[in-house]
Amino acid sequence: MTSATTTVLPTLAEIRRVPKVLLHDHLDGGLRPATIIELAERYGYTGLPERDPEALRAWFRASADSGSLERYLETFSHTVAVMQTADALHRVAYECAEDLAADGIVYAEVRYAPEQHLVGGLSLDEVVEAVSAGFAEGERDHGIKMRSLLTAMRHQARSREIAELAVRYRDRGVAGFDIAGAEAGNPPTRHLDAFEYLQRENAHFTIHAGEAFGLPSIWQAIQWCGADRLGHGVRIIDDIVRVGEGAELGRLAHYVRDKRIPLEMCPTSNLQTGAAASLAEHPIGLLTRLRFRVTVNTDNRLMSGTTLSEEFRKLSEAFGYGWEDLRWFTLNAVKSAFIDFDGRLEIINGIVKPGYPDLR
Ligand SMILES: O=c1[nH]cnc2c1ncn2[C@@H]1O[C@H](CO)[C@@H](O)[C@H]1O
Ligand SMILES: [Zn+2]
Repeated sequence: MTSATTTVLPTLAEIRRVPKVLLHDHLDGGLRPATIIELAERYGYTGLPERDPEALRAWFRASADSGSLERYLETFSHTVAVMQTADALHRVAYECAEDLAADGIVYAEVRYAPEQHLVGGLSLDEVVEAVSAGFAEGERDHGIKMRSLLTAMRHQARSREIAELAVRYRDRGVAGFDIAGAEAGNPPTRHLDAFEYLQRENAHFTIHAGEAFGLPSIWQAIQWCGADRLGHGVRIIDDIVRVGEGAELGRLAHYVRDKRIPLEMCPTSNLQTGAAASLAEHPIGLLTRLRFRVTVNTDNRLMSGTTLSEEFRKLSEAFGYGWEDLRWFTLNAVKSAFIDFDGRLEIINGIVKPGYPDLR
C-alpha cells in the first residue's frame, strides 16, 4: 500500500484510462437523464419532477442526498416507471454498457429487479431477455463484458421465483442473484428458501447487508443464507475496535476477512443514505488497511452523480491511494466476480495486469 506522501495521486483522466471492474451497479440507478425524459414522453409517464435533462440530473442527486435509505429508494419510482417495455429495457441496458465502457470498465455485473418491470405486461422472462439483448449489443459495440445479477425485492415475496429465473438464464448473460430494498424489518432470512435453492443449484449470490442495518444483517446473510459477497457490508466495522494504529476484530469480522468474503463498497451512496458520515471517516479506509477483500463500486450512478473512476478519485484524495491501491481494488473485484475461474484469470492476466502503470 502506498501513502499520500510518497505518491503522485492519479488524476481522473488517468483513472478513466485504466481497466476497471464493477460488481455493484443498479440498472435502474444509472439511466441517462435525457433518456428518462425521452422514454417518459414516449410512454406517457407524466410524473417526472423536471423536464430538462440537467435539472433532472440535479433533482436525482439532491433527492437521493436524504440521509435515509428509504427516501433514497423513493427516487427509483421515476426510473422504474419508464422501464416497462422491451424496447425501453433494451435501450437502457445498451446505454448502460456504453457508459460503463466509456469509463474504462472492462467487466461489469449490473443488477436489476425483474419483478419491478412487469407493469406494461412483460413476463419475467421477457424482461430478462430484453436487458440481456441490450447488454449483448453493448458488448459487441464497446468491447466490455456485461453480466446481469437478478435482484429480488426484500419486502416482496418473489425471491424464490427470481432465483429460479436467475438459474434458468445462467448461461445467457445472468451471473447471479441479489436481494435489495429497505433493509430494516426485512432480514435476509425471509428469503432463505431462495438462497437454499441457489446453493443446491451451485449458483452465486450476493446480498445487500450491513448498509442501513448492522451486524445481525451481515451475520444472517453469511451464516444463514450463505452469501458469496456482501452488498455494502460497511457495518462490519461495528465488529472492529480501533486500538491505536491497529484494530481488534470480533469473530464475525475475522470470519469475513479470513474467508475473503468480498465487500461491495459504494462510498458515495453510503454518504447519501447516512451509512457513513464523510468519506474520510468511511470504513473503507480501515477495512482496506486491514486487508479485507474490499471492492469499489458505484451503486447508482444517477442518484449518486458518480462513475467508478470518480469513486476511485475521491478515495485516492481522501486516503492517498495510488496506482498500487487502485490495482488492488480492481484485482479484488475480478477475483470476486461471478464468472468462472478461467474467465477471471483471462481478465487478470490479459487486461488488468498489463493495463496499470508498471510500478517496479
Ligand atoms: O443501496 C441500495 N440498497 C438497497 N436497495 C437498493 C440500493 N440501491 C438500489 N436499490 C434497490 O434495488 C432495486 C433494483 O435495482 C432498485 O429499484 C432499488 O429499489
Ligand atoms: Zn445497491
